[in-house]
Amino acid sequence: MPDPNAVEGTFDYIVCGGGAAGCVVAARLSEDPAVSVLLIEAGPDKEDALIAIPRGFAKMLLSEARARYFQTGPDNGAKPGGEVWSRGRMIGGSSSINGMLYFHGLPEDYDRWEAIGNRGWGWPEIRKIFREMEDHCLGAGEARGVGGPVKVTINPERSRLMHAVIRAGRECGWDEVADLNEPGGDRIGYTPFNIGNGKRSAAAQAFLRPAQGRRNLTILAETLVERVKFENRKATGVVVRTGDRVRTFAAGKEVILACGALQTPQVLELSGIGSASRLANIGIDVIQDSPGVGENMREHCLIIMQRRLLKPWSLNGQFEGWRLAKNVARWLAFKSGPMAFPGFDAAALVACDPEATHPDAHLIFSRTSMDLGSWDGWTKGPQLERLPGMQLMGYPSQPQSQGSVHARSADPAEAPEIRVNYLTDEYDRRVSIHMFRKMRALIEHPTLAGIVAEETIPGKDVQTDAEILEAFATYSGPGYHACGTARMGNDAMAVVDDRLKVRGVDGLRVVDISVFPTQTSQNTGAPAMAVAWRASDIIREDAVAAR
Ligand SMILES: Cc1cc2nc3c(=O)[nH]c(=O)nc-3n(C[C@H](O)[C@H](O)[C@H](O)COP(=O)(O)OP(=O)(O)OC[C@H]3O[C@@H](n4cnc5c(N)ncnc54)[C@H](O)[C@@H]3O)c2cc1C
Repeated sequence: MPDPNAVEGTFDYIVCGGGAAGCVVAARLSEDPAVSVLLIEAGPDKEDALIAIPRGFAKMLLSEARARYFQTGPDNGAKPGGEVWSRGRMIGGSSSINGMLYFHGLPEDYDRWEAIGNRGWGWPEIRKIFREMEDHCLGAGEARGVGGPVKVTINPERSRLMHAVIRAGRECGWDEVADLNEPGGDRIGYTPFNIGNGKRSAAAQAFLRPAQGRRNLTILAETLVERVKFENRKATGVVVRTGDRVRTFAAGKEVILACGALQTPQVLELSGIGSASRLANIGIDVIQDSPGVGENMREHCLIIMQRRLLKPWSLNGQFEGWRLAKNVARWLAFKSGPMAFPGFDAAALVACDPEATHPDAHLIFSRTSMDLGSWDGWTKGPQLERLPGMQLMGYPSQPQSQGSVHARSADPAEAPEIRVNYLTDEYDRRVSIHMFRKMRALIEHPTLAGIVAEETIPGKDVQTDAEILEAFATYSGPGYHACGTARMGNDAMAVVDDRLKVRGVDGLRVVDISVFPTQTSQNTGAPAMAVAWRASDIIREDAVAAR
């Protein structure tokens, strides 16, 4: 019987979690051949057609081989009974199953982080990173780059329906823009995606795959990090499980957590870092009393609206039978057509709250609609309608409602307890109501008469503020952007400092979206990679300073 305490290997850096952040950090740290890096990922290490093909993302949400499902709730929010959330569980993590919408967030998001005391996290620094990270189809711009590892494409499908929706947006006073990520006011345009040549270009494909031949980078897949080991409050390694085998690896320099916002807090708690009373309840010895671990969770609460179309301009029907076969063949031959993009044709960033000074909601438009009969939340395999339909989705960008995620027990395999608390904050309810009315005003604009017909979800009976909020209970879901559960800052509830070091101990950092103090205003995939990029710069700077 092997001794589980025997150290199996020593690496300078051990990166726990091979998702969006983990891939970026492992790839960038291993650029220096003088350091050794071990990347540990709970899921498999594979790259297949379903990951590459953008429309494949809808299928991957249902793939237990690539995703892990988390039951949320109960809680006091808009969905008190909870819902099922999926997360990528493979190399690339959620960035390998996500919808590839590529949004920076707003400059104000990062400036807010800096303003509350996080030095070096303002827009000027983060903008530089986006410019270095990207290879953008529109060429270089104020916040765009060329020649970087992440390929960014503006949706090339110019459809008649989206043309009409964008025209309606213009008539509502929004600017039609070529690049929604360029800073500005209310705006509408075709969606940017991290897709290149019709294929996904996310953290695994852009960062890890090109690095994985390096002799100083070891990837250990299908292995769960159970806890961080400490000696005299310094992280010295990790205890992991591969199948039935418990193993220990030592870190010469640092342990780096990148298990995502749902699982990083769990690993911290099981390692003895968390609220002392909470840890006592689950029988974990306290290394550092850190009451903010697992708190401050922010998630976008996304509502869906569906409309019947009077024209056959929907993509419903393109993903079954001979049409599916034709579309797959087209993608295989030319990397184009409905399989070459994930289906969120156009988007808008608009101010909804009367007091807003910049866009406070993110709207997304799609040429598909779901069959109501199959509706049981996003992750349960909704089918597309047979009749032509379209969807509008929207969420307030800066949710103030806060949820939490905590280990239920000392068992690392047990899923954590997640309380979402959607719309418990008055601000979120107010913006959600204004946003809902704005979505309706857009889609009922006279310019769309003759194209768009009745609302099938949530329906014309939803009119008053109370009815709108009630509709959120049925027709809302996660943006899939939960973050902030090990937030950066310098107050008593902050878990990491602005160098991303876990406060109160040595040799341990968090680099994933757990560290976001507040949400970024749209999807979190691009910000996750940018934050991890900055994290690797910080780690390298600190290593030089320590010499
Ligand atoms: C269904 C879905 C759709 C999304 N759509 C979009 C989109 O269209 N655009 C966008 O920008 N963003 C999108 N996102 C969000 C984006 O993918 C995430 O913000 C981003 O991936 C977060 O990066 P992360 O590194 O924090 O976590 P993840 O990418 O989730 O990575 C965490 C990794 O850690 C591993 N892990 C966890 N615990 C352990 C452990 N104990 N030991 C070892 N490994 C562990 C996991 O298996 C996973 O691989 C979506 C997310 C989901 C889930």
